[in-house]
Amino acid sequence: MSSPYAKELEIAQLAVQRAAILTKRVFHEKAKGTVSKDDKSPVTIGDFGAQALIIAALKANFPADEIVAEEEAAQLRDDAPLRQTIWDLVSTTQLSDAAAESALGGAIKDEDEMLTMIDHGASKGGAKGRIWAIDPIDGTKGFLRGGQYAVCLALMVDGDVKVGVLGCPNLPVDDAAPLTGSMESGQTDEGKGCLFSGVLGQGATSRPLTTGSLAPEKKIAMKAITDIAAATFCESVEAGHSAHGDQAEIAKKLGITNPSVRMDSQAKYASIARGAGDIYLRLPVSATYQEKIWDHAAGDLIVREAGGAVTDIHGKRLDFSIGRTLANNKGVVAAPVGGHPQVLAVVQEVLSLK
Ligand SMILES: Nc1ncnc2c1ncn2[C@@H]1O[C@H](COP(=O)(O)O)[C@@H](O)[C@H]1OP(=O)(O)O
Ligand SMILES: [Mg+2]
Ligand SMILES: [Mg+2]
Ligand SMILES: [Mg+2]
Repeated sequence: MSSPYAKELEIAQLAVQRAAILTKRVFHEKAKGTVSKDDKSPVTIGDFGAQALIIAALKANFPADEIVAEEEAAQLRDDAPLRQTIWDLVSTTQLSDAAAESALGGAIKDEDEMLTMIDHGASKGGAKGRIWAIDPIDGTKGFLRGGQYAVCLALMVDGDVKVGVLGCPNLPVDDAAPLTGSMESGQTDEGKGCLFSGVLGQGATSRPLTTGSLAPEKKIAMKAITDIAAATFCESVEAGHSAHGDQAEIAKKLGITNPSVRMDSQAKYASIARGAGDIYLRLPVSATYQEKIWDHAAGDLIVREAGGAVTDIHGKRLDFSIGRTLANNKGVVAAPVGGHPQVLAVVQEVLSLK
């Protein structure tokens, strides 16, 4: 008998792999087609195209499942040139392996169906049933500058994350490669591109990102912390996304002297899960911002399955069961299980929560 969620994992990995072909094409071949969303954050033709391709694969294989995805098609409905550019990409992006491509259920028919697919991601989320969370490009700013970004997909069942997949086209294939935040454009793709997965109770893996069928996988595990002062911690590039000042103070109190590694996207979760870094701190900068479930679901599971603990600043597990945002949580503290209590204590001390 196959393991629980074997089919979901297989489809999710192939869908992320196919979407990453599209995002890489956008990066290398095209003007990125950047437009601004209502909240002023950037979105590119890559974000829309990748979301359409992932949702098409999910709809073909799991038609009854709900989907929470970051983007919506409204902007494309009244912008024919933008829509056409995205359709050109979506209609010509396939996995090079015919069996893998056919497992994803075949091509999207036309532009209209593409818009419909994008809008299938409008579920409100919640605590009941099977719900996928998609961030087609997480770290759009990193993507645009040739830094880190991630194609993110997770399956929640009754509010609990069961399967998580992160495609990180700009992370090194080598799990042991030293962590650097800056992998700027102009460098080649050689040795880069990693697909991370986790299934609840089954551990976490990494494998090279390919353009066809899945490459062989390796188990990944966080580094056990023996001396927290020797740890490396990761944080956002954007000072507006997490509190760099508080994070620096926490690191200092923990005796950490290594400079923080700044990178965009859930590549931070993947990097600590594979033991390339140790701690991910995301302390709130604003009293009102609610983290989105698609920015955390896959990374949270992959880190926990690799031997980590992930909580908010109050020490609560991230709660994916209440809608499209993590409305019951503030910030993120991710560290190896053995070191997490010590890190959390200092987080709370610095934020005066105790
Ligand atoms: N004020 C904010 N605080 C925390 N995260 C934010 C904030 N605004 C946007 N984000 C989201 O943080 C994620 C990137 O995190 P990081 O900086 O760690 O790479 C993005 O998904 C981004 O959303 P968006 O996709 O809308 O830009
Ligand atoms: Mg965005
Ligand atoms: Mg995101
Ligand atoms: Mg995004």
